[in-house]
Amino acid sequence: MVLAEDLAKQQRSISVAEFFEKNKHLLGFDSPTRGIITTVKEAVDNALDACEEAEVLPDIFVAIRKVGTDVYRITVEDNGPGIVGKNVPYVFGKLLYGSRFHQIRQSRGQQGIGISAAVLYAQLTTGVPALVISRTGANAPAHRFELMIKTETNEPDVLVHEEIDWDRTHGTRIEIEFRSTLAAKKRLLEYLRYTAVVNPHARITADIDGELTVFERVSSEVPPCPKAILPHPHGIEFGALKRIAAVSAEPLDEFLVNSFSRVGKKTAEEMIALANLKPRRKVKGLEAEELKRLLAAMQQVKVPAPPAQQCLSPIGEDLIRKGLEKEIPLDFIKSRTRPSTVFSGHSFIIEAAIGYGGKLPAEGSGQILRFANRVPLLYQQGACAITGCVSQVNWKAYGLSQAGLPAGPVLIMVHVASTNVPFTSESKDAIASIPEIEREIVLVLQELGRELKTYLNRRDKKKQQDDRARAICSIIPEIAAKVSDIVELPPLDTSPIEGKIMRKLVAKKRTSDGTVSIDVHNYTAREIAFTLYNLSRDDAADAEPKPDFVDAFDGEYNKVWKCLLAPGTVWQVTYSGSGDGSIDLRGVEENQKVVVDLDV
Ligand SMILES: Nc1ncnc2c1ncn2[C@@H]1O[C@H](COP(=O)(O)OP(=O)(O)OP(=O)(O)O)[C@@H](O)[C@H]1O
Repeated sequence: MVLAEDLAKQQRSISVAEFFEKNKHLLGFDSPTRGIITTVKEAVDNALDACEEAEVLPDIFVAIRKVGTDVYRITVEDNGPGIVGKNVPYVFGKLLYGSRFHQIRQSRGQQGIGISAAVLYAQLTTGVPALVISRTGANAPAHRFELMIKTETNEPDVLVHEEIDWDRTHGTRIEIEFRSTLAAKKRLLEYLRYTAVVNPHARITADIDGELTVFERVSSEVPPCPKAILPHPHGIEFGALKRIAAVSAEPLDEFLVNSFSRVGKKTAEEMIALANLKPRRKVKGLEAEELKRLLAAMQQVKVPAPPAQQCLSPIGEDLIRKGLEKEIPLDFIKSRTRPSTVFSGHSFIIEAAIGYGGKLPAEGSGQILRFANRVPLLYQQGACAITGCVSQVNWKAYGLSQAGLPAGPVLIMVHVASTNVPFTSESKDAIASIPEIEREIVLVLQELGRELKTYLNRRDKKKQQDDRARAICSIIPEIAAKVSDIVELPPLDTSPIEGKIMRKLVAKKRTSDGTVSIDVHNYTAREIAFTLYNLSRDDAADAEPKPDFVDAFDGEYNKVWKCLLAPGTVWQVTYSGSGDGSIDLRGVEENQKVVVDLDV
């Protein structure tokens, strides 16, 4: 039998760095492929957080370059406020060191582990130190560090520290090298694309192995940085109450008002009376039993919800729509931002969107996009409360087929914004099943489902009308020919009649700048040509003599169409099977030939 003394010889404390070196999967470094995504994610999240705090429009550069067999260098550079020189080694070289852990407000980072875990992973796989450059302003020098983490002590190991010239006045650049593959390139671009969707004010430029992709911003407004708030009396636990009480010099009534959000004098008095304590008792001297009574009273007394406007930063319905439309062509999209709610004293807001049609795949399950505090969640979809809620909704009632998840060309986006997102683990992949959050998600999805149903019904009705119109159009020329036979007159030109019917059939959008766009996927070439003809007549409403429709088709209907706008003005529309289906008719002058590519 092993003696306690023998065991004692082996017993020693474990540093947090040692722990995470062994349990890398807990932080999202389970495989080298995933390691690249997690590193980029941690660095980009930090860059966005820092820009938000400094209230600057983020301009983030991400590069991944192969620098040796299986070795990739990951670079992320931001235009944020920078990090003061003396703190750089701790930010990147010490796990559980950060600025957000103790703050109650929405932020991407929470734990102070993310970027230092990437440094740890890099030194584990290549032994190459991380390179960091940071500058805090035009009057400050740029600091350049090469550093690692002393795993046994979880302390930074600075190999090089120098002041250098850097062309940025403020910002941070990190370069990390580790052994990996670029197998996850598609997923990485997906992460950046969806990050751009939920951060519409950010510009992200990615150079992945020489291939440049720019995710341009759709908004130039910096979202206000969420402000930290005091803890809510309904969200505090015994240990935390004991800790803050132990360092307070205040009497109970003042302590409650000054240490908790939404507690005024009256509410404090009510709590103290309910706990059967004296208002002027110093909280520091309270016994454990008294603190327990106080806690129970704090949770029993009704207190308004925490001030969500201050501490949360929802994206907003308009920007969600714009962000999604920019990245994914859709026929229909609706978004909703729910009012703020609370779980265990933590504020949260659910935002969601539903998209349909466009370029979404018609077969298989719909696409689910999950986000938490403006960060896309890419892994563990099945374990996430968002997915659970999506499956829980009866999508058949809203016109979709369903096998657990809704099926068909549908996209569902859900964003959980909270002062404390309840993740299932430190790798922040999935949201835990919290009934209050799930209830809000289901409600917003049902609301959007109803909108989708209205759209689908309308679409089906229009399709019926369109089919009828098409049937009529197809027999009009025959009827005209028969009639001209009977009355022995030259054949009648039926195109204006057909044109009138098509005009209703083909849905067109015309923006204020004059761009006409027709979703050419839904119509035949003949229908599009007739519509163009009608548009040309609209545009020439004041022209005299009235425009004529000449030589509309080349006989095959899908090669060349010509529309005569006014005498001498020819618009020629050529089908070449490419382009985005937009037809720009601005600035067309007389005698000018316009050639448009239609993606049919
Ligand atoms: N690019 C940056 N610009 C300015 N400050 C930064 C930057 N990157 C990191 N920081 C600072 O370093 C701290 C630690 O970052 P780290 O990624 O380790 O943790 P975090 O983002 O706070 O939390 P999490 O572990 O949940 O990601 C941050 O809290 C922030 O104060």
